[in-house]
This record gives sequence, C-alpha cells and structure tokens, in this order.
Amino acid sequence: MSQPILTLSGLSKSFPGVRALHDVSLSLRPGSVTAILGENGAGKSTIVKVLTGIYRPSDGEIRVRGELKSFSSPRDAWAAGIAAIHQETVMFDELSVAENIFMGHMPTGPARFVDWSEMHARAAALLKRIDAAIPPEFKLKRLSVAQKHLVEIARALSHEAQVVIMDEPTAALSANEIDDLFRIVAQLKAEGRAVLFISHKFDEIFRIADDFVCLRDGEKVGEGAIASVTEPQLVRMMVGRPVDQVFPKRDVAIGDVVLSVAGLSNATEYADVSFDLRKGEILGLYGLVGAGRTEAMQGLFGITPKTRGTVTLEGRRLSIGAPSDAITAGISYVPEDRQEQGAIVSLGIRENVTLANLSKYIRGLFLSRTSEQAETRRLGKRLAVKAANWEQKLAELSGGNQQKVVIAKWLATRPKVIVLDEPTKGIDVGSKAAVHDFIGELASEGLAVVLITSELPEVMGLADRVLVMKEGRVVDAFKRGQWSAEAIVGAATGAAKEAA
Ligand SMILES: Nc1ncnc2c1ncn2[C@@H]1O[C@H](COP(=O)(O)OP(=O)(O)OP(=O)(O)O)[C@@H](O)[C@H]1O
Repeated sequence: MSQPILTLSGLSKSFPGVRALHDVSLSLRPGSVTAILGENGAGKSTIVKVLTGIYRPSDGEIRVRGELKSFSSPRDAWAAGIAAIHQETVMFDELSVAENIFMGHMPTGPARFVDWSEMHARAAALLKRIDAAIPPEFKLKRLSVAQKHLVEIARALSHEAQVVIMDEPTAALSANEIDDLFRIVAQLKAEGRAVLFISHKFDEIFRIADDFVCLRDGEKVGEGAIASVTEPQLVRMMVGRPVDQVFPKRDVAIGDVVLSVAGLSNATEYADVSFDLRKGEILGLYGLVGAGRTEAMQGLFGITPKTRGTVTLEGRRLSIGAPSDAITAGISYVPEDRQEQGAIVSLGIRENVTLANLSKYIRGLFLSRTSEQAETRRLGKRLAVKAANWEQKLAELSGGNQQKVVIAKWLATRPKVIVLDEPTKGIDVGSKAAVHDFIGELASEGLAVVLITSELPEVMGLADRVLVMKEGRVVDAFKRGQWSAEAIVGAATGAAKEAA
C-alpha cells in the first residue's frame, strides 16, 4: 500500500470545559476520498480547523508525507499542501476570480509588481483544467455558490495542494452542480491527491468516499473501507445506538383555516402563490433549489417587499411591512441561513432563545432570568442541543447545534404559524429524528407549519399536503396518501408535464 499523504496521530483539542477531540488518529491515502462522519458536535470541523492552521492542537502530531508539521497559521497549512473548500466560502467578494485564486502568491514581474496578464493566463488555465467556464477577471460577487467552490478548487490547484478538504461542500448546490463537483473530486483522485470529505448526506458518502472515519464525542469510534459498511451500521456507529430514521407521522386532527395567502407576488422571483393552511396541518413546500420557495416565504414574513397579494390570519387581513409585524401577528420564520439571519453568535444560547420575545419573560418590572432559563432548558433538551451549558456562546457551538438554537428561538415566540426553511440542513441523523418528532408534536398542539425542504423523504414523512413550486409558481399540489415520489419530483423538474 502506498505511503499516506497525511497522518494524524493522537490528536486532541480542548476548549475550556469541552473536549472537542481526544486521541484521534487517521491517515489519508493518495488518490482516495475519506469521509468523516459524526453527529453535530462530534468534532468534524475541529479536525478541519486543526488541519488548516486555524486551531492549534492540544496534543498530537500532524505529518505530511512522513514529515512532522506544526501549523501556526492557515498560511503554514497551505505551504504544506493542505487546502480547504469551506461551507461558507472565505474569499473576497470585491476582488476578481484571478486575485482570489492567487491571493498571497500572485505572480510578479521584474520590479515585484503584480504581473496581471500572467496571473489571468494562469487562472484561466487552472479553471480550464476543471472545466469551469468562469472568466478570471469577473468579480467574485457575480458568481454562484457552486462557481465559488470551483474558484476555491482552482486556488487549491494553484498551490499544488496534495490534500483537499471539503466541508459540507454540497449544502447549497443543485443536483447538477453536485454532479459537476463530484466529477472534479474524481479528477483530484485520479491525480493522486487525497480528499477529506465531510457531509451529513449518506447518499453522497456512499457515492464518492473510499474510506470513512466515524467520530463520536470527539473520539474515533470506527474506520474502514466504505464498501465494507452499510448505512444502518454507520448510523449506529455515529449515535451509539440504532436510530429508526423514519418517525411515524402523528395522527393530528386538522382544524380550521388559520392562514390564507392569496396571489403573493414580487417583481422577479415568485408569482401568484396562494394557499390555505389549517390548524395542526404541516404543509410541505417542495421544489428544486431556486424554485422561489424561500423568496415567497420571506415576502410573506416581511423580510423582502412583495408587490401583490394578501395574507389573512384567523380571518383578519394583515399588513406585513416588516418581520416585526409578522411576529406580532403570530407568524414565525426560521431561516435556512442561520449565520446571517437567524442568530447572534456572540451571544449565549439563553440570550438567543429569548431574544425574539423578551416581553414574555418580564415578571413585575424585571426580566426574569429563571423563566428565561426554564424555557431555554425545555426547548434545548427537546431539540437535543449539545452544549457545555445554556449560557455558552453560539460561536462556540458546532454548526448543527447553532441551527437547533435558531429553531428554539422562533418556537419560544409561541407562534400560530411557523415557516421552517430547510430545518434539518446540516443536522445529523439522530438530531434530525428529534427535530422531526418535535415538528409533529407542535402540529398536534395546534400549530400550523409550512415546511420548506429539498429532501423528499422529509416532506413525504412529515407533510399532510405538499405544494410543488417551480420557477416561482406553484405548479402542483398533492395530498398525503395520493402522492408518489415520482409525481412530486416530476412536478418539480417539469418532467411530468413533458411526459404528458
Ligand atoms: N471555539 C470553541 N470554543 C469552545 N468550544 C468549541 C469551540 N469550537 C468548537 N467547540 C466545541 O467542540 C465540539 C466539537 O465541535 P465541532 O464544530 O468540531 O463539531 P462538528 O462535528 O463539526 O459538528 P456539526 O456537524 O454540527 O458541524 C462541540 O462540542 C463544540 O461546542
């Protein structure tokens, strides 16, 4: 067997009160893809941060091709041939594609000035190598997330990176874009590089990984060839017990119409979105990335202006000009993008959970810390938020646990209607089941739920009805018991109409 490109031995990393990694060893072979799996908070991102020079390990060794390395900055990791493609890209929007690729190592001419034509030519060649049709002189901000990933890959190639780390790279990509990315992963493998791949999606892991390493509570609990394990075995390894991923749908008595939306439109992204939503009902909004679901619901909630349409809650016509109007009326929206819209990461869990509805915790003249704590504890436990304590800063939580706090925050407002936008994106299987169960419980208590999701099993498992959106319009509707996966996907892609 060939010598590993990268070896980690006995790696540990502690934060005050938290042991994020303990005695983890792994090695990456040239020409192979290794998947790291684990529940939210298991330590996956911490490994990435140690490998990219962002965190210094408390203990342990990193070797690249047998040579001992110590990284005190991301630059050191780059120099050692390790590059990362991040979930949220860390590049410069105002700079050009070429500048982003060669940031920190731009080709220079005789007087040490940047040699722009050389830089553009080299950038074009790198982009061509991965079949990316992106002009090097374009500003980065003009690109889609998928194109930004390609620029990051070109940047990794410009450094001749031997190890390419991909941390949830497909989170914001469409099916076609994922195919393109996986084609490049195959190319990186063929060139003898090692890829470290982090994903919560088992289908992707089985599709492209050769090896796996499974973490639980910061420790390695399993590793081997992906061909030697099944999905249930991996799930069991991750959570330490078998998880029945499918929660039976609760039988909920569906009540009167709570929310009526009629003719909701804006100038460009969605048009004529109409539906009724009943008490206790879970209405799925299915569609491909870019179908306009998020935009329409953000219009409903007052985040973005709508040009037309009416919203009626319990028979009363609402005039929603801003999110505060929607919240006061009893409509909550849990965004997909927790970092930008959902949470304040410099505050603690309790402060985030109670933020959207502080008046609820006032006893007499003062804010009651005890009632804030009680509500935070109740919701935190119900959603299986993993944290050292309820005062811990959100910035210190793993990504999936931040997402759960954002859901808790909006639930604490005790809304009549809640819109959940991709609520389980980036959440591990165990927690996903907890979130699904909780959504069912809320519906049984009379809450009306709109569930935006791109995951078919999720929408078919939870929803009573599904509306399918395509190119900004509702194109089809299905009732539980009268749908099939093919019909729903067919409506979302337009395949059903073409076949008819
Ligand atoms: N800067 C920090 N300060 C304190 N604790 C931290 C810090 N960064 C991470 N942790 C803790 O380390 C543990 C591992 O977190 P990590 O982000 O590596 O998890 P993860 O496996 O990537 O999870 P997810 O799937 O949710 O992204 C968690 O308990 C987290 O709260």
